Amino acid sequence: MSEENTEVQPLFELNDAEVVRAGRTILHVDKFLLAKGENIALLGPNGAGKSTFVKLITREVMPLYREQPPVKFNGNPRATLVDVRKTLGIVSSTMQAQINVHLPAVDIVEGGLFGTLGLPRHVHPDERTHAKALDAMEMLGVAKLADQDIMTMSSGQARRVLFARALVHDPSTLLLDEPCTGLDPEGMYYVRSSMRDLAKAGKGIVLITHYPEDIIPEIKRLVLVREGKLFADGAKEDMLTDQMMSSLFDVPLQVAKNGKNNEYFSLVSSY
Ligand SMILES: Nc1ncnc2c1ncn2[C@@H]1O[C@H](COP(=O)(O)OP(=O)(O)OP(=O)(O)O)[C@@H](O)[C@H]1O
Repeated sequence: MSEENTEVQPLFELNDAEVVRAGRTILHVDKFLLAKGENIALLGPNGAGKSTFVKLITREVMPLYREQPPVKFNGNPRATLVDVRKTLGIVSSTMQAQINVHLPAVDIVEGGLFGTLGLPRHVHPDERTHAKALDAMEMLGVAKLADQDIMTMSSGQARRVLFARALVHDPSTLLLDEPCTGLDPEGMYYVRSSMRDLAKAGKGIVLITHYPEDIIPEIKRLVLVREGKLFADGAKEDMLTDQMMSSLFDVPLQVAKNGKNNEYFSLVSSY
C-alpha cells in the first residue's frame, strides 16, 4: 500500500522510557523518534540493550510508568500487540531455530498471516492466502522452493522464507533482528540484496546488527547503543568512524569503506 503523506509522521516515539529487570535499569532512553518509512540500523556490543529497545517497539517489553506515556506507536500510547503486528513484519535469526517441524515452506509463509510459524491446525488457507504467500516468496526469489520441506533447506534459503513470512501481510516496516547471523557469504548476499529490494519497494527497515556490512545504502541513520543508553544517533557517515566504533566497542577498530562509491562499510580490528 502506498502512502501519500509527505510530512514526517512518527511511527514510534520514546520519552523517558526506562526498562528495569532484576532491579537493574537495562535501558533508559530520554528521547527517540522513528518516522514512518524511515530506515535505521542499531549497532552496539552484546548486552547493550538493542533487543530491549526493539521489544519496546513490539510491546514485548513495558517501560516503567510515567505520567506522560513513555512509548507511542503510530501516535497511540495504548497500541496493542495486534496493532503492532499489522504494521510490522518481524524476522530474527532465533526464529529459525524455533522451526522444528517438517512443513512445506509455503505453510511457514502463510503462518505469517496468523502470527505463527506454521499454519494453525484448524486453518485451511484459501486460494487468496496461498497466492499472497507465493507473491511474497516470489519477491524473495524463493517461490520455486514453496513445496520444499523447510527442514531440508540451507540456512540462507530458510532465512529468505522467513523474510517472505514477514511480508505476507503487507507490513509497512520490517524489523530485522540480526538477519545475517549464522549465514555463509552466499546467504548474507541474498539477505542483504533482499533488504535492498524491500527498501526500494518502500518498506521501512529497522535493523539490529553486529555487522556494518548489513547496513545497506538505503539505511542512512545509525543508532549506537551502549550500556543501556543511546550512545549516539545520527547520519551513518558520522557514526561509522574509527573513533566512534572504537569507543562504542571499547577496542581499537578501523572502519573500511568498500564498493564503487564507498557505499558499504566494514570493521577491521587493529591490533
Ligand atoms: N529478563 C531479563 N532479566 C534480567 N536481565 C535481562 C533480561 N533481559 C535482558 N536482560 C539484560 O539486559 C541487557 C540488555 O539485553 P539485550 O538483549 O537488550 O542486549 P542486546 O544489545 O540485544 O545484546 P546482544 O547483542 O547480545 O543480542 C543485558 O545485560 C541482558 O543480560
